[in-house]
Amino acid sequence: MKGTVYKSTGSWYTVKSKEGVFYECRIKGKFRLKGIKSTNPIAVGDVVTFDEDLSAEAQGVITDIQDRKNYIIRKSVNLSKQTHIIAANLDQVFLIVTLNNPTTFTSFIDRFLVTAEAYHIPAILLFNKIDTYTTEELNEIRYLASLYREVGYQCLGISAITGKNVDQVKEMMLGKTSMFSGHSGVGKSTLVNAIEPKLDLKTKNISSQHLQGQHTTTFAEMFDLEIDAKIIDTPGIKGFGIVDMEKEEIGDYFPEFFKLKGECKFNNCLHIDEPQCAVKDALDQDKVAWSRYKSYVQMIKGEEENYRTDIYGEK
Ligand SMILES: Nc1nc2c(ncn2[C@@H]2O[C@H](COP(=O)(O)OP(=O)(O)OP(=O)(O)O)[C@@H](O)[C@H]2O)c(=O)[nH]1
Ligand SMILES: [Zn+2]
Repeated sequence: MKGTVYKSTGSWYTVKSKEGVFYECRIKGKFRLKGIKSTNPIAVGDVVTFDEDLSAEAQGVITDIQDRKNYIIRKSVNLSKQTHIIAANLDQVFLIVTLNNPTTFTSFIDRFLVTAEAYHIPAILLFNKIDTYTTEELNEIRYLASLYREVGYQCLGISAITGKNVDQVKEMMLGKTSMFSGHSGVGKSTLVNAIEPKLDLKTKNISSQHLQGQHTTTFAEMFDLEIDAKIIDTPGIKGFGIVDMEKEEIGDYFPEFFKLKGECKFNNCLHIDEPQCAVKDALDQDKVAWSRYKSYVQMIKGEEENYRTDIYGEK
């Protein structure tokens, strides 16, 4: 049978069959993944083949895993250098942004978007709490939205509290598996509640504890919503994981830079000190946003650690 993994708790996997029946499954044999040393061979979102265990009720054995279209990972904090696959096969990720309370800096947004690009996961920006902003702040949101739209990202102003534009978010979620990310306090739980009041995600309780430096024993979980949509909740992780990137590839994850790259004199141009650089020319002509370029330079010049750390790590 074929099914999708909704939850994994170490050795057991909850798999929903095509017919909509949940099975508790174990793994048979070893699953080796090309290039990643992972602590978990199968993750939430994986599409698997399993055999029903006829001697037990609603149990099975996973025998095969379908190629993933993408996955997000987390590096273990210890020295083993192992990675943990948080979730697989995401259709999109929503980054919830607030101007203040809490402040979301463009450097954070850009880092997040770069990670999404590297993971090949479409990202959408939701500017939340628009019920609280002054005219001036709303103008700033408009400016940011136009900036990111220009780059190619969908942007939407919402209020999880008043329900403004929440229907549009629901519409974007139809038929897809989504994840919500953003700093603590931007309104992730409130938004998910506005979308599906009956769903009581764990995100909130867990994130209020201090998980720093601790090995979290919480696991990602997938939920079917009443509308035809799925969400993946990652309690205690909240993040989007990390990607190892080489300096040379960071620019490729800024879509507006990538488009210009062919016009740079050097085909390995880092858009920093090189002559006849199309990105710097565009910057001079205000065709590329300074905030984006600044984030890029920070990522390039930053310590290795800076662009390799979990973007959700508080330190
Ligand atoms: N005015 C206003 N307040 C909001 C809105 N969305 C969320 N809030 C408030 O912001 C606070 C934080 O919201 P949460 O939904 O708990 O934020 P979160 O992102 O889930 O936070 P963590 O669980 O810490 O990750 C709560 O007091 C919400 O009531 C909004 O659209 N407008
Ligand atoms: Zn260049």
